[in-house]
Amino acid sequence: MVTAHISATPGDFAPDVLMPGDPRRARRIAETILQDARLVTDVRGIEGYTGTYRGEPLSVLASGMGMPSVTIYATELFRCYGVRRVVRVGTAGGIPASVGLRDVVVATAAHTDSAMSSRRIDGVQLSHAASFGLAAAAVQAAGGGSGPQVHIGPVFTTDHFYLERPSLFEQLEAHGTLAVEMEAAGLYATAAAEGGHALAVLTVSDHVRHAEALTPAERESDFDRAVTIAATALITETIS
Ligand SMILES: O=P(O)(O)O[C@H]1O[C@H](CO)[C@@H](O)[C@H]1O
Ligand SMILES: O=c1cc[nH]c(=O)[nH]1
Repeated sequence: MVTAHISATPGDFAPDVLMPGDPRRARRIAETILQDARLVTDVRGIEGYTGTYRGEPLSVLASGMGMPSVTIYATELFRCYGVRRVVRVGTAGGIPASVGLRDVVVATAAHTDSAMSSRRIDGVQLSHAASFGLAAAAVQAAGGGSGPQVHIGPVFTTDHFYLERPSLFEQLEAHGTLAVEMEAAGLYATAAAEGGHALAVLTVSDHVRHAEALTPAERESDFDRAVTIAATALITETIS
């Protein structure tokens, strides 16, 4: 069986998937943390790999950018490939000054301006929340480690990467929002709709208040802490 966007067969994917936006980051994660990684799909250049991490089966699949793209891949994984848990390992823009470049954000919830969300259930504004067990396991995995600071709280998922809206970010900050990115709300909504579990662990690559930012190469490589937290959360959280 293949789906419209994934060319694997059932059993090619592990029940747990790490999901960066960038296909090159997916390959790098497979090369650096998976044992015996094999390529299981590359439709449209969206690469997926399956191997093991600390002895447990684990897959990596890129999501591409934005809510429509992550919703396609997450739906096919949960619905057709037996996947139970997806943890996004992406980049994000920091919103408050306290969230610095290279810090990590565990996204417990995701606000969104995307029409995709309002169209799921007519007349209802859904709450897009991370799976509690995964978030708790990630917070535990983050504790005590050295390296970048880890922040825990809501993020903002937007359809626009380039949009000058300083007052929007001021209001989001006033509501405790830590970072901006483009997929978490779509992933959380899809997990809820498909009976799966999801979380986003984000590396801060830009900041809405200043021009300092990671280079494209750093966006591909400087996310080891987030990947370790995400993979450890998958190993330590037990689901029935
Ligand atoms: O680095 P990734 O995981 O792609 O995430 C962020 O980077 C992209 C924008 O540059 C968007 O997909 C955004 O969510
Ligand atoms: O969506 C994103 C990702 C990284 N940085 C941003 O400012 N926005």
